[in-house]
Amino acid sequence: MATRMDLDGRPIKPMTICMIGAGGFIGSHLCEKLMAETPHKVLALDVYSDKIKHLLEPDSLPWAGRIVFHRLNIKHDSRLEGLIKMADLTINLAAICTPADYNTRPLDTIYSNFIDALPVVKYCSENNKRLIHFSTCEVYGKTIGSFLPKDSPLRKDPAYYVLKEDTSPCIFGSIEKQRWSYACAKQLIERLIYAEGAENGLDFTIVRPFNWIGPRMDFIPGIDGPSESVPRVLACFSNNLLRREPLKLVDGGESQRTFVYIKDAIEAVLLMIENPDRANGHIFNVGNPNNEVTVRQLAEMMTKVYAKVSGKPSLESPTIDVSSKEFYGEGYDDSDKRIPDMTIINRQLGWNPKTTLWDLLESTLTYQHRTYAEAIKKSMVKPIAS
Ligand SMILES: NC(=O)c1ccc[n+]([C@@H]2O[C@H](COP(=O)([O-])OP(=O)(O)OC[C@H]3O[C@@H](n4cnc5c(N)ncnc54)[C@H](O)[C@@H]3O)[C@@H](O)[C@H]2O)c1
Ligand SMILES: O=c1ccn([C@@H]2O[C@H](COP(=O)(O)OP(=O)(O)O[C@H]3OC[C@@H](O)[C@H](O)[C@H]3O)[C@@H](O)[C@H]2O)c(=O)[nH]1
Repeated sequence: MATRMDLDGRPIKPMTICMIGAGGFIGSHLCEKLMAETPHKVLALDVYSDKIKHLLEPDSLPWAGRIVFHRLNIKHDSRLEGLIKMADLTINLAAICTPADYNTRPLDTIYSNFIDALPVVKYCSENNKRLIHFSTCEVYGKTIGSFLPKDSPLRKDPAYYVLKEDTSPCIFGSIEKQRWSYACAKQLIERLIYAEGAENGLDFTIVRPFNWIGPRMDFIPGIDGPSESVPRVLACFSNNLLRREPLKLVDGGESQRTFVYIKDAIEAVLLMIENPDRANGHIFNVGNPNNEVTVRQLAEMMTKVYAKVSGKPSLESPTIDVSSKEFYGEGYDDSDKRIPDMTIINRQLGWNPKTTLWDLLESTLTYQHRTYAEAIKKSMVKPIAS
């Protein structure tokens, strides 16, 4: 492998990375990228390894020995500090991060996103190790514009909705709206990391992903996850399409999101890993401001794309409205609109997303169809009554 150069033309030294939550959606793509394109070593920590099994076995893989899986729960495992000490850099991805959990399991959500991350920050700070911590775009909460009268012309002014790392406020709902338990826990861990940087010199980077989507995201209920659980929207809609059910639009599907392809976003993370001088001390939005849709538009686009990749016509009524109370239960609330400002990541790392929403849905739904269509068909065949 040719020596890799950083953005300032200096050779990059191979490093050891302690990746916590490496078995999840983002972790699996990051491990894949690091194995295929870099000489870095990965200590992969998670409770699950299904999504990175293809990188761990067989022993004959070209990167054998550069990735080692450690099955552990960071809530209670004394090996954590030793693994952080062995590495040059720690990346923390571990979290409960599906909205269906925020209002129904708020304690687990807060513990996972704040309390469980505390030892990671402490060990990095005490041992002078660099930390890349995964936060979320949810820390912005609602836009300022959402509080203006519906007919106010200011709602169209980007100053009232574009989300900037260094100036936008964090606007959450009331405490009984437990949806915000996740965002609030993530905000507090960001503040703690920032304070460790300011008071104790911790070298940190905070990442705020804006709806990264792609293959291996979450699970398909009843196939590779519990049938009663609710994953994030990509997997919910994929599940509906695979089962030929209408896609459920929560509260009319009016909320807006910007979606970025996981492979574009992973490029940004690799730039952070390999350019510490440019990434340390920064908080980065990572998203695609050009891929904005309402959830209703997302449903319509996914329906069209899925008809194309599966070769089956879509349903006559492809969507159905459902109230948030019915779908998520009491205490749900929502972010109205999420457009990331890209100034800081552009300036520091020269990163820009590339993939359009149509293209990323086409490759993702092709993957979903290939991976799940047969299993769904089998699961839907009713056993013959005796
Ligand atoms: N995917 C997105 O668009 C998105 C958006 C915003 C923020 N994020 C953040 O990025 C990070 C990764 O998200 P993801 O989409 O890959 O989610 P994911 O659920 O697929 O991955 C998280 C991984 O962490 C592991 N984990 C959780 N608790 C653990 C523990 N106590 N010990 C060991 N492992 C544990 C899980 O098993 C899982 O494999 C999270 O911090 C999430 O909040 C993701
Ligand atoms: O079947 C569904 C699922 C979801 N939705 C809606 O689709 C939108 C997106 O829902 P997602 O489940 O993808 O989650 P959100 O975008 O609200 O939050 C996510 O944002 C960033 C991360 O921190 C987390 O991964 C998650 O909190 C919401 O408005 C939700 O109400 C539907 O209308 N129907």
